[in-house]
Amino acid sequence: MTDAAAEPLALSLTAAGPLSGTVTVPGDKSISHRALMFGALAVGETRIEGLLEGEDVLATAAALRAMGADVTRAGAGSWRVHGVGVGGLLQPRTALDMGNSGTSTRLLMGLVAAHPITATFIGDPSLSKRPMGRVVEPLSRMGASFAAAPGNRLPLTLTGACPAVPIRYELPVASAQVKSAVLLAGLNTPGRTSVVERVPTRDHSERMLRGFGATVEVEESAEGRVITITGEAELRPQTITVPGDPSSAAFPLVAALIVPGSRVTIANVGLNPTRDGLVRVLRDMGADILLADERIVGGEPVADLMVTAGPLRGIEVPPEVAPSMIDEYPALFIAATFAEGKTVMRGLEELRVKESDRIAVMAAGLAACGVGVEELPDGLIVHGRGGEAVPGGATVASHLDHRIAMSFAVLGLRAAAPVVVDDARPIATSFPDFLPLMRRLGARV
Ligand SMILES: O=C(O)C1=C[C@@H](OP(=O)(O)O)[C@@H](O)[C@H](O)C1
Ligand SMILES: C=C(OP(=O)(O)O)C(=O)O
Repeated sequence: MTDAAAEPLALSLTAAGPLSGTVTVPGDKSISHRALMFGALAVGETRIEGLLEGEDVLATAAALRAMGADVTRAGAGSWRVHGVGVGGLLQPRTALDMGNSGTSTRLLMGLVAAHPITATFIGDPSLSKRPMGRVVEPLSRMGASFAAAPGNRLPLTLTGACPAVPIRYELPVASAQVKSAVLLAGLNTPGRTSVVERVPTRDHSERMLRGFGATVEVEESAEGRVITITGEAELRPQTITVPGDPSSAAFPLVAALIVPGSRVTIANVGLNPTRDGLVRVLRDMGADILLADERIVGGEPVADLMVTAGPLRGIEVPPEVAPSMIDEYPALFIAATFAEGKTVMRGLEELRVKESDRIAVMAAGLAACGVGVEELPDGLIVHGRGGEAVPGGATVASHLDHRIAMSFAVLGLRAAAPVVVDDARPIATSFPDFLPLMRRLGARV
């Protein structure tokens, strides 16, 4: 976890020339959380290769251990989980510290909700501001009970129901975390639990639950996708290879596009169609991104991205793509800064409830660096500078948000005067090797 007592770590990146080389980004965060959780519910040994060893995923591992699973590290990215079986989670003796991680919190709440146990969830100041009502609501309908800080925030104590009651739940927000929380509760609930999503969100839970042997049906209906899990499932242990995280790849990708003369290959990037929005949008903006060696890794489409710097043009980004690149918008805002003309990005209200209010924080930081921006209730308009560097010369607050810290670090690569990120420690939540990787491409730290 980001240690509040330790000193903040200021960071500034610069580029003396083009970026070049081949790098591999760390394992996908969403898939890593799920591999640990489903392994913890299977009886027998699940083997995971390429697990993201970032603080968020380590928080999930620690919580699963506290509830009785045997979770061990066999080597770099190589983990073993001996699960307790669906229904077998034990009551944790102390509060579960979720650190900075919304995914850990909401998905584990789903698991606890259908077990006869009580667990308290705590987190850092960023996570403690984030809305949990969106999972409290459906899980209450399933029979779980809650005591939470005002506004359904952490600290939050959840007592599960056993048996829980199956529901059919229409997602009021496009959220894979809420969808997954309900499906995970449904795993140990007699009968069929359904979630209806109007807009498709990342489908890693559905794919991986099937791989573990659960019955998950997906049907398209007039209301949207209906995902149904048949409860009291038995999960079989799996061997999982985690593909590289497209949300992490976004940073070296945008860096390569905006530093003139750069040619960079980012190997092994997950391109699940519910996650590949950034690549599609950047290509619409004229970005030169080639996909090489397209293949399937661990049941997910993967490719190497070959990126060449070049001009970008501002566009209106269709709001429907938002769920397929929700965590990549801060990086897209940086790319839009160097486009010709304005880029309009809307339908992004969810960005306001991430680790920080990513619309407000990015707008303020970009303005401080001399970029023309217009903040909208649900998005941002960036007035691109064409090929021209930004003035920079500002210190930007990262607000305990890894993606804000990495976005402004990348902006510094094309700034006339340094862009300083006040505290880079949050980067360790999702991308512990960000700085060595950027150095390898030629950035100066
Ligand atoms: O399910 C997941 O693994 C995630 C879903 C998204 O959150 P929401 O479900 O809140 O949109 C995303 O922002 C988060 O980083 C990871
Ligand atoms: C929103 C994010 O993660 P989480 O919700 O798990 O904190 C993120 O990684 O950008």
